[in-house]
Amino acid sequence: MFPPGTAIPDPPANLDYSIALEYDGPPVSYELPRIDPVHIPTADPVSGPLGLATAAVPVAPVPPRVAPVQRPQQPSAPQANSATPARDEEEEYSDDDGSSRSAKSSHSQGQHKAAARSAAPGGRRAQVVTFGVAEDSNKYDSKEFDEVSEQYVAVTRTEKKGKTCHRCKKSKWESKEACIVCDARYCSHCLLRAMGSMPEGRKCVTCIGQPIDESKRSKLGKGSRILSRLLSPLEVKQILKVEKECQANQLRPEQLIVNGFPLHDEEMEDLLGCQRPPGNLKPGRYWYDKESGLWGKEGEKPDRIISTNLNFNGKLQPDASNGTAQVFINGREITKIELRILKIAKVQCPRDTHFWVYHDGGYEEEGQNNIKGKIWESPLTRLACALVSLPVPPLNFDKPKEENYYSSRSVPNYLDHKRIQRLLILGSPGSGTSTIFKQAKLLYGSRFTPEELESIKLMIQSNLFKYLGILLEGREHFEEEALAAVPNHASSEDEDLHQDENKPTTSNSCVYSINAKLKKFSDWLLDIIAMGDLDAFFPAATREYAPIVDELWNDPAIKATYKRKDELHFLPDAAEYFLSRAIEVSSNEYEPSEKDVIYAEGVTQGNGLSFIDFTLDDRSPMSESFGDSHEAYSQPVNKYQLIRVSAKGMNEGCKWVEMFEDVRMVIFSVALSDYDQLALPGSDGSRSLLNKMIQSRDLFEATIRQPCFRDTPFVLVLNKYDLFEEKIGRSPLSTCEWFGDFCPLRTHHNNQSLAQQAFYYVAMKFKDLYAASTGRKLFVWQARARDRPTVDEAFRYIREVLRWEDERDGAGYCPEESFYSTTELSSSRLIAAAE
Ligand SMILES: Nc1nc2c(ncn2[C@@H]2O[C@H](COP(=O)(O)OP(=O)(O)OP(=O)(O)O)[C@@H](O)[C@H]2O)c(=O)[nH]1
Ligand SMILES: [Mg+2]
Repeated sequence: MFPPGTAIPDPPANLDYSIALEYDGPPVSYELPRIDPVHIPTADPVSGPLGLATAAVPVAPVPPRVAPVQRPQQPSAPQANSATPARDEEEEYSDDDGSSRSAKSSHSQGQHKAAARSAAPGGRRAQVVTFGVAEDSNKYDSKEFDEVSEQYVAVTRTEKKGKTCHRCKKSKWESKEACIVCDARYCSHCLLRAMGSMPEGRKCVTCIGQPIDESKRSKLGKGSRILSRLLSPLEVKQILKVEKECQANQLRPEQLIVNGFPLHDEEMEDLLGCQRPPGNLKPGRYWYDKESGLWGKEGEKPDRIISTNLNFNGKLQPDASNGTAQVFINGREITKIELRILKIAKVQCPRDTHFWVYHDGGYEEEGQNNIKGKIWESPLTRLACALVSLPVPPLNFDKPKEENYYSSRSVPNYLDHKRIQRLLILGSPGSGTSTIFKQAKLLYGSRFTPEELESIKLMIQSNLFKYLGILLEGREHFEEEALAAVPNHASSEDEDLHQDENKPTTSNSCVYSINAKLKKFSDWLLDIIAMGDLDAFFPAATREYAPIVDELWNDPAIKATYKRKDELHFLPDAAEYFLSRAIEVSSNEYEPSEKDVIYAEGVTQGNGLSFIDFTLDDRSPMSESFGDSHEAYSQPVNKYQLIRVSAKGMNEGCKWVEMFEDVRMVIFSVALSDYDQLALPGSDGSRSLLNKMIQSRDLFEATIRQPCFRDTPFVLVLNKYDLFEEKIGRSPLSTCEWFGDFCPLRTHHNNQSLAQQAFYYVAMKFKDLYAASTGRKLFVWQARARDRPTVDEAFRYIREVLRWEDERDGAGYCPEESFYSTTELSSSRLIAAAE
């Protein structure tokens, strides 16, 4: 690893390669030079005049797609043999005598082929060439191995991606970092060697200076777990910055064709420097309307309003967006959906009308010189645009250029790295981890900055539109499906609407029934929008919508169907919360309250990983309830870093865990109220629906068994106690098969005491499970994460547990035995007592 800015050292003398990238830009006007392809032997031995001896590059045999990692425990005859030719090659290629090299090379190719045949009779490419790879991992450190693998860097570009490190060929379940040019992936061990000082970001040393793989453009400058593990935050920041900003990684003007012409340098500069440059620009064909500032992909409806009066070479064509509405805006025939919006905006537009539309939405008929109104002025039109994904000019269009706050975010101060205790919070989807995270931020972290609030506001607003959009989209989707599946019902929507919902139905007719309602609802929604009766709309919408959502939520078949789109699982909250306030939320003056921030989905999502640093003030009443308050005053201030991995990130087969080897504690959150809920099945491929509590239990079990958490204490947060308490009376705990033997004492007949007993029982089940698997104690805390003080208490408890752990490690200290810290109490008490 070289410090940033250092010149890249010359590659080893024996490293020679060429790289071909497929060009998919616009056609070029000049003749392309042609070269006969060099034949790189894979399995067949090469001989004759075009063989290796005449090739300009010293070509190495192509290693198997996935180099086998051989473990010493499983020696077998063919493997032992195959290691020998590999050693030969290694020597051959360090040999300076070109001719003998090629001769030997062909020879060893022949050997490979023979070995391949014997090892893989079925015709699969055999694991033959091992390049001396690794009887044990120490081997990877040897210089010898480095040199060997480096030789193959140039010719193994097509190697199977993902699990295998491109350099050491080791196949490990750990995240890899990919080169943004050639997509070679490297493990943490090889990354810095393969990429050097990264003067252009994450590129192999050999790819520096090359244009990036366009499919990776959206990832430029985005955080990298593996880098953060290997380098200091400042170094990471620097690398990500150059990755995003360096010249070699920028889009080239000619990759953008606007109104039929490739851009020139200055045009590109104007575009990127304009008021609202298009986000996520990719190479391709676009259209631009200079008067209104509308911008879109060629053949598609407008995508964004960028800025007016940019001077590009090409002129906007009537068919730029493939419109068929027979109405024209600034010379472009608009699409049907735009026409619909014009109608909602009450713009009179008979066939063949030609309008001029200006950046603020002011419009006039061609040749009339009389502004008739502004298209996007009414909130109704704006809302309708949002629903059909059409752009509207931002109200602050004349304000200075937007800044992306994430990029201007400061890097936390890690100077005090040693004293920071890293806490990892995990849980299955919906267990409340992001709520707890946000509460912690509000409790102990810095407040949200105005920029953060602005971005959260946008997030909440876009959630709102997303929820409404789902209705419309879902409607079309299910309409098609349901009509196909239940033809008889196609004409009897009303009958279906009155079907008894409690009656078990087949999943299709159920889908149909809900779909019919959704369709009705969204038709009605569009009608009202078209009528402009916005005041009546939202209260009524909430009323109409809530029962539909409840139904969706309670019906496993629907849930499964929707889950496939991975969208509807948050609808109940959306309905209750967002719709009732949709008008307020969608207005530009809206400022999210703290409650909004806590309840909103997506605020902590980012790339699946978020963290905050905070300290916990010792002088709080809570700390006294856990023991020695004297000591508390003399303790140094504890710094913590809370890390949250999104449930989505975790679903990828626990790849992430190794990153967190050094965490001080794992906080595992479980939603108590999940005990009677069904969720999508896991990745095991079975189609049946799983109880969510069981799913959480399985995730918990898998997590505690991770070798890297062998010495890490766990705190279980049993969350959503409020919901649990509310429903325990009507929905028995034994609905969940894992809790089948729960028999509460029937001394009280109120929900509180029942919930309390049930909570203890659940806690015990987890404690027993934990003790059986690890032989250790599980610490349990109860929370209602929407209620901030309960989260505060949880963190103070967590801090106490950390202290107990420290002291136990040091001086055999054990905390006072209590329910929360002991495993002595067994769940059998609650079972036996009732019998
Ligand atoms: N009633 C109640 N709702 C809660 C509680 N904790 C969280 N929620 C809500 O439950 C929903 C899911 O909570 P999140 O914090 O987003 O859950 P998560 O663990 O981040 O799950 P994903 O977002 O799916 O990764 C949100 O709408 C929360 O507001 C609680 O204690 N009581
Ligand atoms: Mg969440």
